[in-house]
Order: sequence, then structure tokens, then C-alpha cells
Amino acid sequence: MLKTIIVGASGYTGAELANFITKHPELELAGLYVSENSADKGKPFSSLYGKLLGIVDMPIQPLAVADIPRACEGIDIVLLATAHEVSHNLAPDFLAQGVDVFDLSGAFRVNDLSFYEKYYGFTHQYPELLEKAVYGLAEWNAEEVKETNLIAVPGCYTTTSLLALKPLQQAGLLKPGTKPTINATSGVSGAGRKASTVSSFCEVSLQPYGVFTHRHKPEIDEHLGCPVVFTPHLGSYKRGILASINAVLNEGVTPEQVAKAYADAYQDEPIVRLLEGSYPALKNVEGTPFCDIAYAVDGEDIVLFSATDNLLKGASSQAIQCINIKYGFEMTTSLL
Ligand SMILES: NC(=O)C1=CN([C@@H]2O[C@H](COP(=O)(O)OP(=O)(O)OC[C@H]3O[C@@H](n4cnc5c(N)ncnc54)[C@H](OP(=O)(O)O)[C@@H]3O)[C@@H](O)[C@H]2O)C=CC1
Ligand SMILES: CC(=O)N[C@@H](CCC(=O)OP(=O)(O)O)C(=O)O
Repeated sequence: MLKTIIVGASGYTGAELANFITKHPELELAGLYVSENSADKGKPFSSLYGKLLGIVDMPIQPLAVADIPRACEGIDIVLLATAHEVSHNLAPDFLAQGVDVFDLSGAFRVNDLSFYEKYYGFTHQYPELLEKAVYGLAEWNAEEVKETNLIAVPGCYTTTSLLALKPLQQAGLLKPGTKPTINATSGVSGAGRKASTVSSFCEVSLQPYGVFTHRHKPEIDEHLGCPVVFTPHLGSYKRGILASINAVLNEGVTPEQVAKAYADAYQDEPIVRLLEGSYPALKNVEGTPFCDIAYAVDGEDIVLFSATDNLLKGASSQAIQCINIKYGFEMTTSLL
């Protein structure tokens, strides 16, 4: 059994991780942590997430940086379900204790120091960790995930967009010089559990945000290998992302070539479902680890549709996929 702890356990992605770990036959949930002065320290986990009453009742513990060596005793894996700068500050201490780090934040996803100044508002202190971090897009980077002890789990919009676009880009089917245009809507849980006016019940409405400035645009560019236009929208529902993506195919590309690109990429992948005869719907992915993808072609125009649960394939279940890959377990263990 691999002893596993979660930091940021009281948040939305942390709670999903706790649920998966309790169902995983090879992982043992060995600790749930929040910040040193958290309002939730000492509470039983199930007092926050009643669905797990009788399943995860252990108390949530406060974690100061000085506590990390003690928290790591006998521990194999830490999942950081914390804000970007918190993960940036904590990951090196966990790695120094010999614990494998799976980070759900954006702190190690892009190997470019200036990116963090511009999009995250902090100065990245660990270029050597950016070098060793592997981007945990499970269906595409499995071999690399096996080789590292720092996995940067991709963001939710990014996962949803990349899984749809990568087969076309990798097969060279996109028209050079054109930019795929991604319009994606996320449920409010994408903003995390902490109260804010923007995400409060009476304020939320279907609306674009982060236009031309969202940090997932450069993350997508980097891991797709081609620039995109990305516009996120906040939807007035709890969870799930639907991305509609317009792209232009190279001259002469046939629908058969497109179909082959998707089949080659995903026919052996249990978590990505290629739909035929229907389009993705949030109700079909909510609460599941799946990414549902469909497309329609009209001459050189292609429209792609991709749907995930932002808290699962967009975060926690993808982190578990990465654990399954790294330690040689079946890819879907505890997920399906
Ligand atoms: N929500 C989503 O759909 C997605 C989120 N992510 C990323 O995953 C990470 C977690 O997101 P999410 O679960 O939504 O966030 P939440 O805001 O819901 O939870 C954050 C958690 O971190 C804890 N925390 C805050 N500061 C510290 C600290 N210094 N030390 C230890 N714990 C701390 C919080 O508890 P407390 O403040 O009480 O200490 C809370 O448990 C973020 O980086 C986010 O960007 C990625 C993809 C999708
Ligand atoms: C609705 C909402 O607010 N969504 C979040 C994205 C959540 C996510 O994917 O987090 P990462 O930044 O870790 O990738 C946002 O736009 O900031």
C-alpha cells in the first residue's frame, strides 16, 4: 500500500481526491491537511463533506512548513490540492523528504519563469523543478510521468481543450497559420470552495471572463504546440466544462483522415470517449472521470466539442490516473 496524504484536503479537488483514495486498493489515505490557521483544522473531514460520513471521518490537520518532515514520515505520495503559490512554496519541501509530488495547481506546468510573473503574479524560485516536472496529461505523457517524482496535473480548461485538439495537431491536420478558437464554459466549482462575490449564488450568470488574459491560454499553447484563442465563460451551474472549438483543416484533409487521427489517439484509452451520432453533454460527464469528444467537419472547417467534469478529469481523477500510470496500476483503478 502506498501511504498518501492530501494537502488542501478541505477544498473541492481535495475532497474528490479523498474519495478516490479510499476506493483505491493500492493507496492508503494517511493524512488530510489544511493551512496552519485554517478555520477547518481539527474538524472531522466528513463534517465538511457529508457524503463521506462513515467513510472519511479522520480529522483535518493544520500544516506548517516546519511540520513537513513529520508529516512525511512513512509517506510515499503527497497530493497538493492547493493554490498555485502555496504549491510552489510547499513542493520542494516534500520532494526533499523523498515523497512523490502530484500537484493539482499551475505552479509547475510551464517551463518558463516569465510565465509565472505575468500570469500568476509571483516570482518562480525553482527553475530546476520546472525542468524535472512532467505535465500529467495522462493520455499523452504516460511514459514521461513514469520517470519523474514531480507531476504537474493539467488545468481543467486545458485538459478539456488539449484532449480535443491534440490528435489533429499531432497528425499535422491543422492549417498552418490558423489559430484554433476555444470557447469554454465552466461550472462555478472551478473557482474553488472559498467564498467570493464573483462566485456567489446571486451574482453568477453566464458570462465570459479573462478575455485574452486567462492563464490557461499560454498553458494550452505550450502543450499543444500552436497558439490558440481561448475564451472562458462562467456558467451558473456547479460542475463541468463544455468546450466548443473551431479550427481550420489543412487543404485536402479528408474526414477519413480526421477519424483516423482520433481513433489512433484514443481507441485504446478508456477515459476518453469518442462520440458518434451525438454531441457531448455535461450531464454525461458530471461525477465521472471521462472526457467526451465529438466533432463535425464541413469542408476545411471543423468544430470540436469536448466535455469533462472540471473537478475530476480536469483535476482529481487525472491526478489519480497519473498515480496509476506512475506506479503501474491499471489506468482506471478507483475511477470506474
Ligand atoms: N476547482 C477546479 O475545478 C480545479 C482546480 N485546480 C487547481 O487545484 C488547486 C485546488 O483547487 P480547489 O480544490 O478548487 O481549491 P479550494 O479553494 O477549494 O481549496 C484549497 C484548499 O487549500 C487549503 N489551503 C490554503 N492554503 C493552504 C496552505 N498554506 N497550506 C495547506 N493548505 C492550504 C484550503 O484550506 P484552508 O484555506 O482552510 O487552509 C483548501 O483546503 C488549485 O491550484 C486550483 O487552481 C485545477 C483544476 C480544476
Ligand atoms: C470557473 C473558474 O474560475 N475556473 C478557474 C480555473 C480552474 C482551474 O483549472 O484551475 P487551474 O488554474 O489550476 O488550472 C479559473 O478560471 O481560474
